[in-house]
Amino acid sequence: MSQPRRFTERKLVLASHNQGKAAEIAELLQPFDIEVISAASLGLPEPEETEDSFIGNARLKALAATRASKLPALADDSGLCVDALDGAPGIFSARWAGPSKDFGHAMDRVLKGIAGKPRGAHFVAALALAWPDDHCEVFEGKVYGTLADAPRGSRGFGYDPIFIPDGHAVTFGEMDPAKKHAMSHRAVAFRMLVDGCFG
Ligand SMILES: O=c1nc[nH]c2c1ncn2[C@H]1C[C@H](O)[C@@H](COP(=O)(O)OP(=O)(O)OP(=O)(O)O)O1
Ligand SMILES: [Mg+2]
Repeated sequence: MSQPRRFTERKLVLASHNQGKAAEIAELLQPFDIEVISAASLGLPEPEETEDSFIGNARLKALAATRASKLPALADDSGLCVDALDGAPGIFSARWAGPSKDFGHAMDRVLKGIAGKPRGAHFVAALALAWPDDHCEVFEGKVYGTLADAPRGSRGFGYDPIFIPDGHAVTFGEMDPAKKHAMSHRAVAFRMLVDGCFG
């Protein structure tokens, strides 16, 4: 396999319309001397996520943003995969919350769906970095855990209040954000991106 392309530019577009996620990625990018431009500030549209994998959708979002902005673009496609639901909501994690982004409802649907069943789950994040010539590098990270009986904590975003990472007693919603950022699916994918493209 060939080596990933190095990122030697000074600027990139953060191709996410999710505030919580964009804040986490901006924080992960903090140690690098990169000007981060939000998709919202450029008025970029939110592409329809038509692929059937995290990697496919991450690629699609990064390529849409780099084509529209003519700048390198970083996109994230992520979600919660629940063992007892055969991997659902998976790539449909955002869609389970509906247009009003009601994650209380989405978490309730997950917890009702696994009542009396095993509580294993994992988060997946695919990070795609694309350049204006359509070259794209993608990295995928995971974190394993179990689901709480009810949502706990108001930190983080999305499904964080029901996810307890293995080896810990608190949910991502209760955890110090710096601790989540050191161990999350997104942090794992980001370390691979740094090793591959920023090293
Ligand atoms: O660390 C996380 N903690 C809690 N929940 C999470 C996390 N990571 C992904 N998730 C859930 C919620 C999110 O809404 C969905 C991703 O869906 P996904 O399509 O990748 O993102 P999105 O539609 O919210 O924003 P965008 O596509 O513009 O980046 O999975
Ligand atoms: Mg999305």
